[in-house]
Amino acid sequence: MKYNVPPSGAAVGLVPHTDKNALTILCQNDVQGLEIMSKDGAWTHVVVPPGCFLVVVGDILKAWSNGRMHAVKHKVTISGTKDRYSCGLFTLPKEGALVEVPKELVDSSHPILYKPFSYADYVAYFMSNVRDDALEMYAGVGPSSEI
Ligand SMILES: O=C(O)CCC(=O)C(=O)O
Ligand SMILES: [Fe+2]
Repeated sequence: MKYNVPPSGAAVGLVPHTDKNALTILCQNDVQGLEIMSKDGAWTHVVVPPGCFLVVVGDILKAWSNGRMHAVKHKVTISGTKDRYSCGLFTLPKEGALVEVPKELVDSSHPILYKPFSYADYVAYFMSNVRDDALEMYAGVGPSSEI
């Protein structure tokens, strides 16, 4: 991805989101800009050292791990005088595979949080219902789910 130097001041490069895939590996040039949201809602800049990769848990891994792994909300803000480049490797479930919480991750202190679903169906749902809580609405077990 290329993020051009904003004409003036700072600009939004990428709006806040969680990744919809399983796991993302990011690398970037020396222009920082990624911010992550803590669980209490505060935004923090992530400083990625040169030559390092950043690994981001997506919605699929969150669901598959029965919520043990946190799909962090993140965004990109651009400022300064140099274009920002980033490159992402987005891993996805195999075509047709069901994302299903393994029984080993469910017990009385960890009730099941997600119904089995396919990645393609989830992405299709998200495309027509772009919202922060898409995973909970689509696959969540409980009162907030839609289907
Ligand atoms: O450019 C970045 O560092 C982040 C990109 C990103 O979050 C995404 O493509 O989902
Ligand atoms: Fe992302």
